[in-house]
Amino acid sequence: MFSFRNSGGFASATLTAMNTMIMFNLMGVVNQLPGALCRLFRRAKLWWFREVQITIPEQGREWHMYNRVFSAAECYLGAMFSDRALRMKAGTDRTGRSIVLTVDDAEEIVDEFLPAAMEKKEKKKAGAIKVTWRYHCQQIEKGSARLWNNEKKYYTLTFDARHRPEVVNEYLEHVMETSNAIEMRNRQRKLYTNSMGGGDRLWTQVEFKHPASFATLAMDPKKKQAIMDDLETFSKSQDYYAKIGKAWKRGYLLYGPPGTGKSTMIACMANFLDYDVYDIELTAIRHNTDLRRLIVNTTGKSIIVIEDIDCSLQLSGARGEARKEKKVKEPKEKKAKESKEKGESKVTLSGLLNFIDGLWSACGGERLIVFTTNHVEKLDPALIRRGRMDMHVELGHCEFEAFKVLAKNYLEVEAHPLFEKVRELLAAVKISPADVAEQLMPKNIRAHDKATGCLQDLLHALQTLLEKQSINGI
Ligand SMILES: Nc1ncnc2c1ncn2[C@@H]1O[C@H](COP(=O)(O)OP(=O)(O)OP(=O)(O)O)[C@@H](O)[C@H]1O
Ligand SMILES: [Mg+2]
Repeated sequence: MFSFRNSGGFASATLTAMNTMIMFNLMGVVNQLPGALCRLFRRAKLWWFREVQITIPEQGREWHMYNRVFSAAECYLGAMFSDRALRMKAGTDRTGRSIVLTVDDAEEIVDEFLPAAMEKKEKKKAGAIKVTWRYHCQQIEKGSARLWNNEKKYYTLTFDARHRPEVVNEYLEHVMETSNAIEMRNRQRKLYTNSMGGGDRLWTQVEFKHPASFATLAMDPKKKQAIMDDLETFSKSQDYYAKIGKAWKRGYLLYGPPGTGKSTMIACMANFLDYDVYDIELTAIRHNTDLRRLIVNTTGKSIIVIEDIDCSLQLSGARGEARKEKKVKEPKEKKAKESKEKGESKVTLSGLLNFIDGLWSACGGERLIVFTTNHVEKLDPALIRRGRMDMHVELGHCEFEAFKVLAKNYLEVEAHPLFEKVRELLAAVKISPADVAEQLMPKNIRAHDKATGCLQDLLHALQTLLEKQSINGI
């Protein structure tokens, strides 16, 4: 059979021509050739080296859709090769704030990977599989209806034909997974709420930017570590939940007096797990079906929060009735009662229980449900039983260990001669971390020794509180 490679002089002439072309290619000369010549060279190269080429256009199959593989390739190459590629393009991300580097036109990138299916020995022998990425941007004549602009952008991925299964089945999957992970890391987290009158939209969203972290949360260090461990275990237990047949969600009940850090802890959790937050205002929901609609429209990797659950609705049956008769109402309770009386909300306890463990609450997966309350004793036991609210976390008055965290945050001091006196008084006085934090805020920016001044203020406040509490017999 006739074959170019075995045809003597002609073959060697072709070989020489190809080698010359490769040399030119290496020198970057081919990139400078006119478009048609450049394409001809690449086709010849594919044929000569038995290469396969996959084209990844920017535009998806539907004219109005973006091709996810194209954006994944853009993200992957930008992240993996921004320190190696010689020509890059700088732009901003969707928020317009962070700089994103992408590979420039005419830049060729060689990536390597080891397919998982290969035996270890084989891998050693064969080495890594090489693939070549290239970005193309062609100017198109005006008037083409199928194009968004006058440029046709696409990537080509070229590799040896022998590695087709590995590249198609594994490498492209790896590119998609890596880019998803990068996007997840860089994404802007959102705070959603149902109470801001977002028109037809169920949820109104704003960017979630809360600086709280577990490092700055003042509470017993062992308790804090246990919560962090629990959260981490939860976030890595997808397979386990699937194995035991449970929806991948976890309920947290945070309870304690005002100003002890319940809302702050929710922000810490969201930052720790990199989750979005859905803050549900129950009094703004008219019916159980509306609550269901809201829940179905939440996404995974999120925390669904209902603050002050005891005041949001009259959920505690007989105890709720008793509360109605109290003459003096706390402001939160009063507000909730007023909205209830106006007939604004008809969400019931059973509606709420369905929200926690109903079938539809499992949609999406990986969700925390967090309730907060100042009065845990007023809640219906059915609402907070284990299995619904898996973790009950009490946030209490400020103790010395918690104070030390606050002193470090606010004053940048880890030890001070006045600490001993603070320790003594904190053991005798009930004060919230919010009140301690208030005393530790520097009041005079020009003061020479801010720490001593603030600690003296705190001691004075503690002393006054001690006297008040001993008069009232607290
Ligand atoms: N444990 C804490 N660690 C660090 N800061 C705290 C802590 N508790 C309270 N603070 C500070 O006090 C402020 C009020 O705290 P937060 O809103 O979290 O209290 P809360 O328990 O949610 O109160 P409420 O029951 O009234 O809703 C916070 O902005 C934070 O600065
Ligand atoms: Mg709060």
